[in-house]
Order: sequence, then structure tokens, then C-alpha cells
Amino acid sequence: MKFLEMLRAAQERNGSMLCVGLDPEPRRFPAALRGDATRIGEFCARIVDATADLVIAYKPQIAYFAAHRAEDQLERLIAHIRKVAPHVPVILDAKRGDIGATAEQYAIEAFERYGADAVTLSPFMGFDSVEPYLKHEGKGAFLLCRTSNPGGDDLQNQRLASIEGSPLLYEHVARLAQGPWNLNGQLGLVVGATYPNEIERVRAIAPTLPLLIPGVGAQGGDAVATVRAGWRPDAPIVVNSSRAILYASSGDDYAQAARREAEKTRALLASARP
Ligand SMILES: O=c1ccn([C@@H]2O[C@H](COP(=O)(O)O)[C@@H](O)[C@H]2O)c(=O)[nH]1
Repeated sequence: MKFLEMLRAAQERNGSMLCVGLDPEPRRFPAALRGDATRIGEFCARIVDATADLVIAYKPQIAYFAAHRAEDQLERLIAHIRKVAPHVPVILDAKRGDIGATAEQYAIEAFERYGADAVTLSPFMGFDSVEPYLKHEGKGAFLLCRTSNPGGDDLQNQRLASIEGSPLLYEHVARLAQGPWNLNGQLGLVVGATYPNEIERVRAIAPTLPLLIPGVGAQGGDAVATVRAGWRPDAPIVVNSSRAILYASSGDDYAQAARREAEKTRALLASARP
């Protein structure tokens, strides 16, 4: 099944726009696991077990694994997701961007080593840095467009005077992804929940693309405004929350607490659907 089909199927089956972000930080683990980087995979697997019927996707952020030499645990975690939640797509948040030859290797890493269904990419180096990912049959790629951090303004909100209509950079990225760059029909965009007006603008430019929307929860993005701005019946929105769910409790009940927080967020997102 192609990535977008998987996403639509998971949205339907779990009635969800919520993506749980897997950003494990051993120093924030419950006492029995705290500080132990060898138990990253186990911590995340319990979160997956507790939320598999509530989510549209999982988004492991690779830095949280690589920082602790835990890439092998990430491989096993994704295999675990395949086993307990085969209907839920995995988006590897790696934000890669490099020349074509190197991008080919990054694509192999994401799709063959880890077995991810989609990956996040920086479009900054242009189309030849994105193309190698599109050659992997049925795999998805989300291009950073209007990111959730305040520093996103520095470049993404600059006007491109040399392009017809003088679009802002993030608007231009949205146009490219909706149009000429979307060779395999599996491209999406990353837009921060902290900027609902920009989500609306991106939606106007890219009406059929899936949007990956981080920034609700710990970053304070407005979940209701996000759905109102981005929801379309035929183009999934994938609203990510990581820390607010992973660390809903610092006790042994962390997985149950994560489930309750995920249920709450899923319901809030659903309540905002037009
Ligand atoms: O614009 C972006 C792109 C990616 N992220 C990533 O999403 C999660 C957010 O974590 P929270 O704990 O829910 O704040 C994290 O992995 C970021 O690297 C983003 O925040 N903004």
C-alpha cells in the first residue's frame, strides 16, 4: 500500500488526526528506567502499545535515538510498530537535505534500514536533493514549509521578488510540492500548529497534499485553530504531539497517562472538524 493510502486508512480506522511523536529522552523516563539509554526502545514500545488504536501515524525523531547510539533500538521499535500496529504508518523525522548522491543513501537509510513509510526533508537544496526519495515506490516525503519554531520566520517568511507574484518562500515551497515536484503523488508539507494563519495559506496553495503539523502540546499550538485551518475530507492532516504525550506522567503509569492524553488530544482535534 502506498503511503497516502496507509495514512487515509489509519485516519479512517482509528478516527484520528493525531500523530504521536516518539522523542525519547532517558532523563525524563519514569524512575525505573530513568537515565538508561538502553531502555529507549522499551519506553517507546509501551507508548505504542498504549496508543495503537488512537493514532493516524507515529513520528520517531531520529536525533533522540542517534544521540544515544540507539539506532538499533529505533530499527527494532519500527519493527515492533509493524507487529502491533501494522495499520499505522511511520514517519521518520530526519529533516534530511543533501546532494543527490548522498540523498540516495539517506533514502536507503530511511526506507530500507528503518523501514519507514515516509520521511521529513528540508527542501533548501532544491529538487535534486528531494528526487532520490521519490524513486522509492509508494514512500512519502514531507517537505519543511512553514516550521513551528519562531526562527522559521528568518527564511521562510522572506519574499522571493524574482518569482512571479513575489511569493513568500514557504508559499513557493507549497506551490512546488503541490505541482512540479510531486512526481510520485506522495509529497506532503510540514506546517507548524503555532501558525494557523499560515496553515490556512498553505492549504489554499496545496489543497490535496497531506500536512504534517507539529506544535500542539508542549509548544502551545492551538489544536482547534489548526484543524479549522487545515482539515480537508480528502487530504489528511497529521497533527503531531510528542512531549505532552510521552511525559504525561513521570510515574510507572506513564503509558496509561500517555493513552489518556492521546485520547484527549484526539477528541479535541475531532471536535474542531467542520
Ligand atoms: O516545524 C517543526 C518540524 C518538526 N518538529 C518536530 O516535531 C516534534 C515536536 O515535539 P513536541 O514535544 O510536541 O513539541 C519534535 O520531534 C520536533 O523535532 C517541530 O516541532 N516543528
